[in-house]
Amino acid sequence: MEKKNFRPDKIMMYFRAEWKVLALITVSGLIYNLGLMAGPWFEGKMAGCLMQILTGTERFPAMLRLAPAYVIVIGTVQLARYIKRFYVRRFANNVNRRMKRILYRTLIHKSRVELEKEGAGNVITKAISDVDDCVEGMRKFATEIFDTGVALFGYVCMLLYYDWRLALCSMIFPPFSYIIAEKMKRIVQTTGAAYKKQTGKLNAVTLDRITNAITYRVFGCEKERGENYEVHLKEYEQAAVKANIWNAALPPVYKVIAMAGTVMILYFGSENILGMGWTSWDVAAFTTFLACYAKLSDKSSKAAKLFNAVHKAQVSWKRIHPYMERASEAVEKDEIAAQNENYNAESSDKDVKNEPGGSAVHKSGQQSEKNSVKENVAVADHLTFAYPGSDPIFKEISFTAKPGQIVGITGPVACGKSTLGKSFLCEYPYEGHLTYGGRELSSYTENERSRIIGYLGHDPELLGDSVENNVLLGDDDNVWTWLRAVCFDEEVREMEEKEKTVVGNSGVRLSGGQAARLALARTLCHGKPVLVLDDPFSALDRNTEKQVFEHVKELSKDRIVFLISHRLYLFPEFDQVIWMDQKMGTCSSHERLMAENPQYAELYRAQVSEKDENILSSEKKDHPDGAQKYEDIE
Ligand SMILES: Nc1ncnc2c1ncn2[C@@H]1O[C@H](COP(=O)(O)OP(=O)(O)OP(=O)(O)O)[C@@H](O)[C@H]1O
Repeated sequence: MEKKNFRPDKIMMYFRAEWKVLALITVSGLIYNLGLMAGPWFEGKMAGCLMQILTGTERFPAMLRLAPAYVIVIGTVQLARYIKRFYVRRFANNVNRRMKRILYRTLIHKSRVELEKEGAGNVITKAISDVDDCVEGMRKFATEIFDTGVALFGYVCMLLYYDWRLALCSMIFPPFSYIIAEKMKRIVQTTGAAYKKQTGKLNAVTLDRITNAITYRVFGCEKERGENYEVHLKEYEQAAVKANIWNAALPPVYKVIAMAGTVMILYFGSENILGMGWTSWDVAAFTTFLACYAKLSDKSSKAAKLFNAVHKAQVSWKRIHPYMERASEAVEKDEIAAQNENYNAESSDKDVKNEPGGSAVHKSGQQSEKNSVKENVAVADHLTFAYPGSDPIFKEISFTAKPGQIVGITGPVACGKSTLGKSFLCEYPYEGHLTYGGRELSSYTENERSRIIGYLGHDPELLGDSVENNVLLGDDDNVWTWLRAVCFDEEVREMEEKEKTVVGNSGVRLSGGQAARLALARTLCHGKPVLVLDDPFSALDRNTEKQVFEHVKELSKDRIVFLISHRLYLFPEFDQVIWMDQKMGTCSSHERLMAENPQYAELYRAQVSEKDENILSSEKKDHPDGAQKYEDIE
């Protein structure tokens, strides 16, 4: 769980959340980089000491004191380096995990409409590679701020100490390389972004080829799709080559520019040795100056590389930022909702306390009874829906559904049955009202709404995992309860690996009816107060449909079930029926619709024979609460 005040859309939050790790990096980084300066100092001391021992002005024990100190310092420096590297990695891993977790959660709650619009491939690319690039930039920043920043500062001080004028002249070149790197960043950014875009497109095309492989084969479109794939592959390769060339070619350019100062040092340094320059130098001073400058320019080129990494990270962060913003909004809305809940709880407590004696209990009891009734009711009031840029699919539909009720939705082909079901997901805005618990569904956060609405669409959306995992999704439960509920237990028992049988990508190893029942088992297992089931029995035979329906009914005594179907065979058992036609919706009972709506009556009679009707009515008499109780089966 993220901390409450963590805002996923603020990059500084990720640094702040890792402050302990960053503190360790700072301490170990300073020890390492400042320790690096101590190395040459010790080496000079030891060289001097050796000279003095050879000339007889110093004794050998002096060297015995210096040498172990040198070893200890170098050991400490290397240990600090190891600690720094370890914690920089840990920092990067923690941020990576945190970002991916937030992004994953946001993607999970993204509506199918958005996923389809952006292309699932693109979304996957964003989720994986953008977070990786962004964190890599942050990691390089955390590393180089010490390895480059602190080290550069040390070298600059040394150069200024030896000859400040020559130092200033030669040090013009490294900043010049930064400026070039800054100017060139645009091309690195543009080619990098184009590369990612192509990666996303290629992923989407690959996914499309895999998902629709059979359709393309059956309709002879394989060649055409193959050619289309090749076009995308070629574009991807070109974008990759371009991005990699710019990425790899620029650092050596920065290095050459930064090293140009050596020409100046060779000229003015030799003047210094000859006693004709700004300072008087011996060969050792010249060598030290030149070596320091070489290290400085090398570090400068790393700084330029760091710029590129940070810019790349900025591009990636920009791409994932909308998702992080959405995660922040969700946190905010959830917090406000929690505050409101607390406030309501507190005020109802106050109501109880303020009322004298038993009447307080009575009032509170009445209130909670009222609330609980309102809390669990789904109401549509003049609900109108239109897809963006289109005419309304349906207008002014009104109904009220209470827990325990099953509401059938039916009507002619393409009259908007599925659209009415999908309205509960609030993927698009609607007009009028659609409320649950007295509150507009569209005003709930996505997290809250997903706790209220259970939706099973036409596509079973099965995972390429075992039967058990497809149903439980990692929850600790008995999978057989749910398999039995959808009459799928016996078939699974006959499978070679039983509930551990892997169903293949999107359930390819299952028949249509098996896939539909498995998806229904998952929906029932993760039951929500409102279930919207879009044609869940279309792939089942009538007998199985009847049995599964009885179990759904039995398991949904405290839920509202909206059941969309073309088949009216079970409709007499439903509490309400919404008949949709000509953009209008009539909510009534089966009996009234039979009497008042000739179209409905005709459709029903065309599907159900007189014999069936007799069986149904006798079953209804025998089992007014359902033909066969779920407990009986257990
Ligand atoms: N995403 C969409 N964007 C625009 N129009 C859509 C979209 N989805 C569906 N429609 C249109 O909405 C209308 C109703 O479609 P819907 O799927 O809700 O009908 P239905 O009654 O469930 O159909 P069926 O009987 O075939 O199951 C159709 O004319 C369809 O073209």
